[in-house]
Amino acid sequence: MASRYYTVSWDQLHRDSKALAWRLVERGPWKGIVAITRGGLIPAAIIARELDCRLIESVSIITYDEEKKGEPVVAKPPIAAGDGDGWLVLDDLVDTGTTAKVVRGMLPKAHFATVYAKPAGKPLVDTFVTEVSQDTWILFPWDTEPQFVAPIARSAAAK
Ligand SMILES: O=P(O)(O)OC[C@H]1O[C@H](OP(=O)(O)OP(=O)(O)O)[C@H](O)[C@@H]1O
Ligand SMILES: O=c1[nH]c(=O)c2nc[nH]c2[nH]1
Ligand SMILES: [Mg+2]
Repeated sequence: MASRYYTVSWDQLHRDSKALAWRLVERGPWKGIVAITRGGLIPAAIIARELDCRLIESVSIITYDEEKKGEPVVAKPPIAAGDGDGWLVLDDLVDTGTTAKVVRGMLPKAHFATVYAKPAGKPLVDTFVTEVSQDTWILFPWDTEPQFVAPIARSAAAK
């Protein structure tokens, strides 16, 4: 279990993905984008729009069941991207780097970018925007919904 949570809203995700696009536009042009499903799909859509890129491939890697990490399973390889030369690979985040390692093995020449990064996975990423600590779990807007929370004074009194 993570010891803290970092909640990302749709608005923040859009802004952070655009910030990543600003960094990536200088590194292009790109032949196409490989989105790591599922988490990379929405950042990839936002960034593809900003980079004016219409060729999108996907690679499907299943590493986590909610917060529980397992062995990575490749459910779909990124066939159209060859060895990755000239391609941009996008994911929502890098945590331990397990997923990134598998994708780098398949696309050794690609540029690998994520919106968020944790320290253990950071060395595997070429470009990212925001770093959070290793014990932080990032809560994405597609995994959450607004709900009632108790006033701080009341939840502090319960401790
Ligand atoms: O650096 P790692 O420790 O490998 O963790 C990062 C990966 O974990 C999550 O994917 P997940 O396996 O939950 O699948 P999903 O994208 O389909 O939700 C996330 O989207 C990254 O792809
Ligand atoms: O939603 C998520 N948040 C995270 O911090 C994380 N790390 C690995 N996989 C993750 N998925
Ligand atoms: Mg993922």
